[in-house]
Amino acid sequence: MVVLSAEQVRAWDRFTIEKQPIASIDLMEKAAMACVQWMETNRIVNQQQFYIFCGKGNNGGDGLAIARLLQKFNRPVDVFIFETGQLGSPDFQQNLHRLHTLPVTIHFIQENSPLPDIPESVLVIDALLGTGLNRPVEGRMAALISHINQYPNAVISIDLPSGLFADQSTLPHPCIHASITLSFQCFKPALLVSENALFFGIPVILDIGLDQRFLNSCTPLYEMTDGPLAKAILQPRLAFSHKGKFGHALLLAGSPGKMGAAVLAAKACLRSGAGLLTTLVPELERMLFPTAIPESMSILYDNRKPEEILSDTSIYKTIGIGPGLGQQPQSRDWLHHLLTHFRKPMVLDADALNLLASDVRLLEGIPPFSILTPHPKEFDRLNGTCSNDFERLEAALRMAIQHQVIVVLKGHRTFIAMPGGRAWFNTSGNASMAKGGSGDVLTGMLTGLLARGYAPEQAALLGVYLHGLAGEIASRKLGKESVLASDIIDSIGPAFLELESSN
Ligand SMILES: NC(=O)C1=CN([C@@H]2O[C@H](COP(=O)(O)OP(=O)(O)OC[C@H]3O[C@@H](n4cnc5c(N)ncnc54)[C@H](O)[C@@H]3O)[C@@H](O)[C@H]2O)[C@@H](O)CC1
Ligand SMILES: Nc1ncnc2c1ncn2[C@@H]1O[C@H](COP(=O)(O)OP(=O)(O)O)[C@@H](O)[C@H]1O
Ligand SMILES: [K+]
Repeated sequence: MVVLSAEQVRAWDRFTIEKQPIASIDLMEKAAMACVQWMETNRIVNQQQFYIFCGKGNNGGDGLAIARLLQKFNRPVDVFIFETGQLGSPDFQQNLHRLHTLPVTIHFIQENSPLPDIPESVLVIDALLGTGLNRPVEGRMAALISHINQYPNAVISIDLPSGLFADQSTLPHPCIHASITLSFQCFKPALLVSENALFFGIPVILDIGLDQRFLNSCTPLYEMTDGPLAKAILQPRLAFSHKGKFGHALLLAGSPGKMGAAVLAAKACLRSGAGLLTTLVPELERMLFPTAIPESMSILYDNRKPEEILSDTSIYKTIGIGPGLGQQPQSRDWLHHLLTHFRKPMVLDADALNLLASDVRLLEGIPPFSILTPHPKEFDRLNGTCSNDFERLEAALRMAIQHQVIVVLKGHRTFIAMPGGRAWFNTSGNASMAKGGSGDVLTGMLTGLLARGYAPEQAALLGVYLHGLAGEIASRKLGKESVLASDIIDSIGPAFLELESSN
């Protein structure tokens, strides 16, 4: 699925109207029908009374069409039109006309009229402003939005919560707090970033039949991963293969007191298909590590210089560096040593990124097509502080292009920025994964997939998607509160199986 800007969505509407062709008013009808159908399917039309707040643009036109279509459910519908003193858009006016003969109460919110109380039984439909928003909401409209927000009633926003900019930060301006947002045809970036979660609630994308040919000539702002994309990347494990065919990974992770991170990453690496794994283990931890994961070989390291311990890295297909590593001078020396001597794509996470942040010249030395997996704080340390999520997405893409690396900016909708300038939001995963250790598992998986022979961009897309899917599978069994990082590892196999058998 594509993620488009407000301008691109408007162009898609125009393209459909011209090329299908379809009259603009009929497209609005399709949009309203899709909303009402969704409400019917989800039993929202039962036992409710509706207050529909409408602006005078096409978003308000959607609201008026929805008011008419809701008539078949015999529920009381009140429409509140936010009066601007101007004529509404032609489709707004036509829908207002169509409503006049029906038993819908229409109120006009004038400059000085009191704002309506919203009784408990009311479901609010917000059709004040959509993609036509061209300035922050203020004045009377801001007062109406805060008025609606102060009630605990459920709010369904049409297309976008009113006041939300589709493709730039809305903070600190007023915006409707929707419970559900029914948006049309595709995601807009604003529905994918954490800073807007309170505004859009649960986002639902409804197909309103916009003409698919538009996408042949449109470069989407961003894209979204899904099962078919991940499945298309999967490679079979051939019958006559042997461990040497699936790559030897090296892992530099863990430090005294934080060896759990290394164990998690190591297990996840092998569960993702790597043929062989060697882990660099601090001498102090020589007893624990092999017991925790006998499948990994170990190289013990002490205070000697890294080159005295590991002079030849050429046998390794890739290296994963960072989980639980700590930022002591010894870790810095190892990172420096590996960055200097190993020139194939690697995975850098956690303390490897923190060490890079303290010496950004090291960034220049990262092998091209390496995968960096920062969470937002790690990213800001590396890049400099971003004042909002949109700035961070753009900065991640700039970093990917400038340094020719893949930046996996982790979160609920992990953002995968590619060196060529394309970027994906991931769609799998859930809040069960918001627990220490989940990121270590991702590092291990990405390292395993690179070792296994996947090209770096494919490894990033497949790894992030599978990691989320494994989290979902674990939470189906255990519930979202109780999933541990180890449970995500246990579900990597089932995630592969589920992906392989999906349509
Ligand atoms: N044919 C189409 O183009 C379709 C449009 N659709 C709906 O149309 C919407 C877009 O409609 P419009 O382009 O008319 O735009 P909107 O209805 O979102 O808003 C337009 C009006 O709001 C004013 N406005 C902008 N920012 C404001 C602010 N901060 N405070 C107060 N007023 C402000 C504008 O000056 C304009 O008069 C979509 O979000 C969607 O809901 C759907 O019906 C699908 C088909
Ligand atoms: N609410 C969520 N929804 C989906 N995925 C999540 C959520 N919270 C965390 N994750 C995933 O879990 C991982 C957490 O990584 P990170 O923040 O580095 O934590 P850790 O401390 O476990 O290393 C990331 O891959 C992230 O995408
Ligand atoms: K709206």
